Amino acid sequence: MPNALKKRKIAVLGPRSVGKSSLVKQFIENHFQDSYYPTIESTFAKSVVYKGVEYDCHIIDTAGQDEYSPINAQYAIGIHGYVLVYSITSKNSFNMIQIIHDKIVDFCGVSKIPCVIVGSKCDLSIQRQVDSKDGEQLAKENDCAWIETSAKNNINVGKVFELCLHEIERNTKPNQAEPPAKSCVVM
Ligand SMILES: Nc1nc2c(ncn2[C@@H]2O[C@H](COP(=O)(O)OP(=O)(O)OP(=O)(O)O)[C@@H](O)[C@H]2O)c(=O)[nH]1
Repeated sequence: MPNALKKRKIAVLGPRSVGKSSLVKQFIENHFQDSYYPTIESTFAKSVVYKGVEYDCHIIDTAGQDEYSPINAQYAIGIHGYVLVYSITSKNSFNMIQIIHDKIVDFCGVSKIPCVIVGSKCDLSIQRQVDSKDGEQLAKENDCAWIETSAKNNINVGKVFELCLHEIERNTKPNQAEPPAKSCVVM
């Protein structure tokens, strides 16, 4: 029997066209489309039961970032956890992940964020430019989770959000009832 409903806000960030919207849509709506429509921003809600606890998840699908994109305050304030997506078919997108991660950490003024690094489009292994071990290593260096997914073939899609909930809980102090949503100081 699930316990009380806990609200968790998760932001999905990454470079353009890596499959952020496809991942979120597969998770929320159980479908995949081949056509590409650049995202401005969309928020989705889904109730997820993880380890017997029901979470009311709000997932923010964001516009693709490049190295010059500033971190929008909306993606830092009130966010409990992050999903950072690169495509296994693009080394450039992988190289952006550390940059985006560090921008969030700087913006929030924290040393660490609850985060899952996702290597998307793993069905396109013939076009692979990023080794799994490099993804794993990056996650290890940043003390976060890592997984490869295919929104197209629905591989590991639900697992991404379970890992994110796990990372959020892992970053909650034992005597703290609720994890603090990341916030920042107004100067
Ligand atoms: N083969 C394959 N293609 C994918 C997968 N996920 C996404 N795509 C394709 O990649 C393209 C971009 O996907 P989107 O989900 O729109 O990417 P995005 O990261 O949300 O893009 P932005 O809105 O620009 O940030 C689309 O043509 C998708 O069909 C996948 O798992 N496998």
